[in-house]
Amino acid sequence: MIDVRALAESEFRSAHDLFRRALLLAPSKDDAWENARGRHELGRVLGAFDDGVLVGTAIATTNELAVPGGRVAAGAVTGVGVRADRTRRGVLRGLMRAQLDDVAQRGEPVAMLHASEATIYERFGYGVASRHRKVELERARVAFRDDAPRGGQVRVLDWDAAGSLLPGIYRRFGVGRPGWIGRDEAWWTGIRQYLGEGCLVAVHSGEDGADDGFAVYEPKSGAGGTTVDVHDLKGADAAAVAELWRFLLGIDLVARVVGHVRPLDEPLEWWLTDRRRCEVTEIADDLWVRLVDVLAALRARTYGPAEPVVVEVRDAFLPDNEGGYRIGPDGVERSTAEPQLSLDVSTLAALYLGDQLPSTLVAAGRVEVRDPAALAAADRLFATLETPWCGTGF
Ligand SMILES: CC(=O)SCCNC(=O)CCNC(=O)[C@H](O)C(C)(C)COP(=O)(O)OP(=O)(O)OC[C@H]1O[C@@H](n2cnc3c(N)ncnc32)[C@H](O)[C@@H]1OP(=O)(O)O
Repeated sequence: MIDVRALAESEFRSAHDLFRRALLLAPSKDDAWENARGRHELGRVLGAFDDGVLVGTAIATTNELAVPGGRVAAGAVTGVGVRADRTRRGVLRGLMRAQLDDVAQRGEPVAMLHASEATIYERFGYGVASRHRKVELERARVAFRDDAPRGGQVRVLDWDAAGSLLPGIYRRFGVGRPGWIGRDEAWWTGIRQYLGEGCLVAVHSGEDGADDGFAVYEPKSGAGGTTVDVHDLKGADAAAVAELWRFLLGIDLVARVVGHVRPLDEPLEWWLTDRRRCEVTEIADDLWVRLVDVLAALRARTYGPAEPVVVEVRDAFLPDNEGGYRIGPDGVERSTAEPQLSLDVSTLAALYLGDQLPSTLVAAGRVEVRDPAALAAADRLFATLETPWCGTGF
C-alpha cells in the first residue's frame, strides 16, 4: 500500500537524494544541498511511502506563468523520482494525484514542468505548451548583415558582480512573453551552483545606459577548439539580443558558439549574411502545462477577435474539468451547448500559450471537429503574436 504525504523539513534531504538517485546522480554534497534546500517549500515536498519506507517523491514550488495577455498562478513541478526497485507500481500515479489535488486547493489554475521523458506526463493531463531550439554557429564563417539591429554596450562580468543585476533585468523585460515564469532567489543560487564557476556573464545596456539584456556563457575547450555554450540569453528587444549575439560571435579564439534552449522565433539567421551558418540542431519540448482548473486557466488569458467557439474538454484524471467551454474574446464560460470542437485537456495545453493552432492539431488527430465552420474561428481565438518560450529550467 502506497501512502503519499507532505514531508517534514527534516525529510527533505532524503527526498532530494532519492530524486538524484532516480536520475542516476550521486547524493548531494553538503554545499550542494544547502543550495537546493531553498527550492523545498514546506507542504509542497511530497513523499510516497511503501510500508513506511520512502520510495518516491515529487515537489512543487510556488510560481507564476505568463499567458497571452496576462499571468496565472502556477505550481512548478520538479524533483519527481521513484526508487528504481519500486517503479511501475503506481507510485508516480499516487504522487501526481496528491500533487494536482494540492495545486487545485491552493487555487493555482495550472501546474507546469520540464519532462525528463516525453512519454510520462500526458496521462496526467500535461501537454507540451512551448518548444525551444538549439543553434550552432561556426564563428569564423559568421558575419552580421548591415541591416541587423544594433544595440548599445556589452560588458563582461563575473558571477559575483553580475549576481545582483541579473534577477532585476530578467524580471523587467521578460514578463510579457507567454511561457515566461518567475525566477526566485533560490533559483538564481541554484543555477549558479549548477553551472559552476567557469561561466561568464555579458550584460547589455541600451542607449539610455540602462541594463536591458544579459548572456550567461561558458567557454569549453575540446578537440575542435573552444566552444562557447550559451546557457541563458535574454534581452528587452531585438537590438539587445542581436548585440549580445554579435558579442558572443566576436570573441577571439572561439571556434563554435552553441545557443541552448533558444526561442523558436529568434531571428538569428535573419541577421546573418549567410543564414545557413546558423544551424538548428534540435527542436524540443520546453514547458509542459497542466490546466488544473480549466475554467480559471482559460479565463486567465486573452483571445483574438473571432466568433466564440464551444469546445468540449475531456479530462480522465481530473473529471471535474470535463464538459463544454464557450471561448470568445469577451471571456470564457462553461457551456451546455452542442460542442463544435472536442479535445483532451493535454491537447488544450498545446493551444494554451499559442504554441499550436487548433487546425494543426486537427491534422494531428488530436482535435475532433464537430462543426467545421468553427475551426477558422478557433484558430483566430488561440493565435498569439509571440511564440511562447519558457527558457527557464527548474
Ligand atoms: C518534472 C520532473 O521532475 S521530470 C523527472 C522524472 N523522473 C525521472 O525521469 C527519474 C527516473 N524515473 C523515475 O523515477 C520513474 O520511472 C518515474 C517517476 C518516471 C515513473 O514512476 P513510476 O512509479 O514507475 O510510475 P507509475 O508506476 O506510477 O506509472 C504510471 C503510468 O506511467 C507509465 N510510465 C511511468 N514511467 C514511464 C516512462 N518512463 N515512460 C513511459 N511510461 C511511463 C506507467 O507505465 C504507467 O502507465 P499506465 O497509466 O498506463 O498504467
